[in-house]
Amino acid sequence: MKIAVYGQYYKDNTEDIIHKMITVFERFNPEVTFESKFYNVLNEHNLLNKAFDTYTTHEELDSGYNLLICIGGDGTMLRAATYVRNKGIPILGINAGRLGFLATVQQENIETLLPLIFEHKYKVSPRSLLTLDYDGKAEELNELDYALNEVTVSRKDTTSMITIETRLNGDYLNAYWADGLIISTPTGSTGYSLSCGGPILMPEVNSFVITPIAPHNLNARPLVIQDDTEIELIVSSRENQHLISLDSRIITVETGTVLRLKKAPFKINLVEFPQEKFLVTLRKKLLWGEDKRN
Ligand SMILES: NC(=O)c1ccc[n+]([C@@H]2O[C@H](COP(=O)([O-])OP(=O)(O)OC[C@H]3O[C@@H](n4cnc5c(N)ncnc54)[C@H](O)[C@@H]3O)[C@@H](O)[C@H]2O)c1
Ligand SMILES: Nc1ncnc2c1ncn2[C@@H]1O[C@H](COP(=O)(O)OP(=O)(O)OP(=O)(O)O)[C@@H](O)[C@H]1O
Repeated sequence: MKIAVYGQYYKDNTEDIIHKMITVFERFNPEVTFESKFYNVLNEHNLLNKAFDTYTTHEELDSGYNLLICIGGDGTMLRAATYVRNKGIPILGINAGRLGFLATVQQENIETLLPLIFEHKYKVSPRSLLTLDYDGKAEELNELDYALNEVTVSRKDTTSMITIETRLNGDYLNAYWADGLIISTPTGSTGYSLSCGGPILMPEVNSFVITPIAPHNLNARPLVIQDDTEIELIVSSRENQHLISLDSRIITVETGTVLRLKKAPFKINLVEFPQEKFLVTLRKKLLWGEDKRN
């Protein structure tokens, strides 16, 4: 089995996580490759007992890998997805962060859950993504023009609201008068969209959500649409520019640019164990289970 490991930070709990992971590797003997910067940090702290191969760019990972283990929080998971891209490599997240909604394996469960990978006792949850296109697309987007959570348009250098003219498959929907607009995937529905009053979608439904950020059209509400819809957005503003974010990445575009969004032609596969299914995560991490009446 070929496994890639990805992480961004070294913190107090990294040692314990790496130790537990390596102990499992020693039992099953996979071929393991570490992301080079993370590898160097781990070596600086003497956390690895032998040398491993490393990778630096996404090109060095191919679909021959059976798994990418991501050590971190949700931000690190989103970044890990930029290495996997369309290669179909399942991503398993070990939560070293705070919420870890996408990184479902908790530190204390590494030794029980990680072996299940080698015993093929896991499921893969395919997650849809959004792609963004527009004429004269920024260079940084040509390479990486998709989002696992959401694409957001928002105001820049102004306190005044922006207007977001929105069309679905060419049909006029609305001109949102708001701080911004979120187009969220099912995966992203528990992120920014949720904070703005959007609904939670089950991870594998064929839908996206359009959620306005602080709309001044008081009757504008989050809208669930089919995920084969082509979405067109045009922002107008007092400023000449506005922001677009794709997950954690942000760029600036000229106001009036016609933005075209649609479902990406590939999915990101997240590893799911029976013990850590989405509904369990909802109850645990969004604290639904904390209501004492349950
Ligand atoms: N007001 C908000 O809720 C808000 C604002 C901006 C961005 N975000 C989210 O943060 C993401 C980027 O992450 P970052 O680490 O760069 O920013 P960050 O450091 O501000 O972290 C954002 C928080 O959102 C959580 N989160 C991210 N994706 C999630 C998901 N799919 N389900 C549940 N929770 C999720 C993370 O656990 C973290 O606690 C964006 O894609 C967006 O969804 C949320
Ligand atoms: N490899 C790691 N080892 C130890 N701690 C880590 C590691 N990666 C991340 N963390 C901790 O998690 C924090 C958040 O990580 P990250 O940016 O990946 O997630 P996030 O988007 O903030 O989401 P979350 O709420 O899930 O933490 C970091 O500041 C750090 O404290």
